[in-house]
Amino acid sequence: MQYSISKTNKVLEGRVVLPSSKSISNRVQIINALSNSFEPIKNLSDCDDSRAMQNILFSNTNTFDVGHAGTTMRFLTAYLSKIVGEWTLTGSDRMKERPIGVLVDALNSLGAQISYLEKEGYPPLKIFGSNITGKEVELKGDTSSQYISALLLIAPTLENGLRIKLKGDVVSRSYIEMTLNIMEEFGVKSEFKGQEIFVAKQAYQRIPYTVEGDWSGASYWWSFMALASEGKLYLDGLRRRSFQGDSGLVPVFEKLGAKTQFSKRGMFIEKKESDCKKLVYDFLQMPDLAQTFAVCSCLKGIPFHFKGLETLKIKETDRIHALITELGKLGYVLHEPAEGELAWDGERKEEDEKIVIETYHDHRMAMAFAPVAILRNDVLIDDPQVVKKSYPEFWEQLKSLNFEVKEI
Ligand SMILES: O=C(O)C1=C[C@@H](OP(=O)(O)O)[C@@H](O)[C@H](O)C1
Ligand SMILES: C=C(OP(=O)(O)O)C(=O)O
Repeated sequence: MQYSISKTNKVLEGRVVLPSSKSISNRVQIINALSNSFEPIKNLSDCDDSRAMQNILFSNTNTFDVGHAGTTMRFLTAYLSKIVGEWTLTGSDRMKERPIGVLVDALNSLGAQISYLEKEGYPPLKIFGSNITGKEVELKGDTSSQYISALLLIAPTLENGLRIKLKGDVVSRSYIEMTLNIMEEFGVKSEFKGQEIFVAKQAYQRIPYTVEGDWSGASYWWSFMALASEGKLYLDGLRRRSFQGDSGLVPVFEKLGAKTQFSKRGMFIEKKESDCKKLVYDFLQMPDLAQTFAVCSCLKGIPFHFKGLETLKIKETDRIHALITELGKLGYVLHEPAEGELAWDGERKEEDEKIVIETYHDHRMAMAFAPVAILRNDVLIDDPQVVKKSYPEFWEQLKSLNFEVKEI
């Protein structure tokens, strides 16, 4: 199935209630499970990744399929390794290509019993849950922060607490900080200094929790606004001071042509002129926004040089390859100046005669390209329902802002 999206004018006005954060939802669900808490989680995300976590935590079988959900896979690997029983944890075909060896090695060195059912270093996993007694672990920080968050979430429940020593560069550090901040909201203290994190054994408090809106999902509305001719949108559900690193998008979009005004419950975003000649930015703390900004910059004709994209090749798809290919269809010639970098110098080529944007089972490909509809109505988005991974209401909300979304 494909969607054709169009709008009769370039004015963007209205209100959007943002989806809740899947990253926060999955952390809070694990914390509640670890502390046997039945306190309510308000505004829990209803996206696929969060539902996968919920279904598995409340299931009474021992074989679980996480689908495409990275955090669900990684957090449950750590969680199940300390729950007595024999568990099988698998996922989609793509999940079987996303590495997990660093986390499995770390857990096994602490006393867990995890083995691979197919390819060494990748899901599916066989987990014999038992008591984990180790108290110190060293692991590489340059592949995915989710391995570190997974260890941190179980850390206060281990007999001896946990000291984590990170080796090498640490990617997506903002997500590690998000984990520690959420743990603190549940009463757990930690120390994060340089390359070392320490969490002593302590109890999570059982508290009701309200999940914040999702800054990553919100980014697409800034992109729409930066491309609109005029407009004002009210975004409901975000906090100004957020644990989500993606809240760092505000000053970057200010450069691209969308300004932000904070209010008590949410914020207004408004169109502003941009005189940006080139966008140079390091996305190491906001990896999920690289697609939003790459598409928006090209459509605005603003050349860019992005760094800090080392993790993009092992996400829902190889996002570097996907961006080069799909923006190529629109006539933008992107290149990779070095590992972890992506650039557009302004070079154009003839665009495809019929443009169908492939989404590669990646929700962010669909949502990052949707703002094209502000400028033209002849671009089709393939497999648009991929958005359910993080933002099930995305297309309906677009319709409520007077976009026509037609199934082809
Ligand atoms: O911990 C999290 O909630 C996430 C961490 C990031 O992954 P990496 O640490 O693998 O970059 C991010 O891309 C993902 O969408 C969510
Ligand atoms: C990378 C993402 O998710 P995950 O790694 O949790 O599958 C994402 O949502 O962009």
